[in-house]
Amino acid sequence: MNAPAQVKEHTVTKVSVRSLDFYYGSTRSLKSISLPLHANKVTAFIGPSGCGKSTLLRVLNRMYDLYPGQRADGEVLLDGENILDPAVDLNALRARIGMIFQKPTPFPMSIYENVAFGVRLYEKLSRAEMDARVEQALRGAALWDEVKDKLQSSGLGLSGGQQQRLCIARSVAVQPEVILFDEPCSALDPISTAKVEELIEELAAQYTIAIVTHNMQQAVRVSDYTAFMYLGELVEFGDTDEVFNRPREKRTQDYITGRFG
Ligand SMILES: Nc1ncnc2c1ncn2[C@@H]1O[C@H](COP(=O)(O)OP(=O)(O)OP(=O)(O)O)[C@@H](O)[C@H]1O
Repeated sequence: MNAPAQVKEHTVTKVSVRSLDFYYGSTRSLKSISLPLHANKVTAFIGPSGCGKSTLLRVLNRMYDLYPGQRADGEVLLDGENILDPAVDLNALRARIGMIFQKPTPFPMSIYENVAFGVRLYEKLSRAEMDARVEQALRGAALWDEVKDKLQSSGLGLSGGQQQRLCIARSVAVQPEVILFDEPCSALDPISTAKVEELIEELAAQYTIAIVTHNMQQAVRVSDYTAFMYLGELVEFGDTDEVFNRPREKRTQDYITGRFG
């Protein structure tokens, strides 16, 4: 009897990066990058300093548009639509693709307002609806129990780890489809890091997630797929387990075993 065919888990491509080049002035910092971000999965970007990880994230929500002299060529398809098209509405795009930065950056306002602020830019909700949205976002960011009795206190009064989860709540509140994390734990202590990592895994049930990290154990812990970049090129992309245990490329092997970087 034949062995049953292996059942492959069904994956849906949420974002498809195709032949992407990126230029800071005349310097080409991303070289013909092509890769998918699968829906409801976590994709980690690893590689030595300066290889282009943050640049790639900044392309994914058109952050570079704020800076003259920076330019992307190629395609980034979000549900099949090219978000590099100049006609794309950037406010609408940034509601669909949220970003969490290395350093927590709460606004100098109350915890409640930090979460409600972005929602007001996009939606007109009643007070009760907004209260519900704020609670839902804070619960989604695993922060509700710690702040529910002090929603009117300043967001800046929270610990670093709480501030980062507040930023995650702020992002989640506008109901994005994709969340980009740029080294979200590098300013956090180990306990806060563990909380944010756990949260990232939970968020993948609802969102498509990309995370840039220098911490290879973190990539192994949180991600389903890993992209290894080097000098602006994508060297290897695959299942995290494969990339770390059976890398196809020698450069990947050398990097993950600490021979350079
Ligand atoms: N604003 C900028 N102007 C010019 N060049 C830049 C700018 N930002 C980044 N670069 C260059 O682009 C390349 C990629 O940088 P990027 O920050 O994306 O790398 P990275 O992999 O995220 O590095 P790190 O891990 O240190 O954050 C580097 O050579 C860097 O010097």
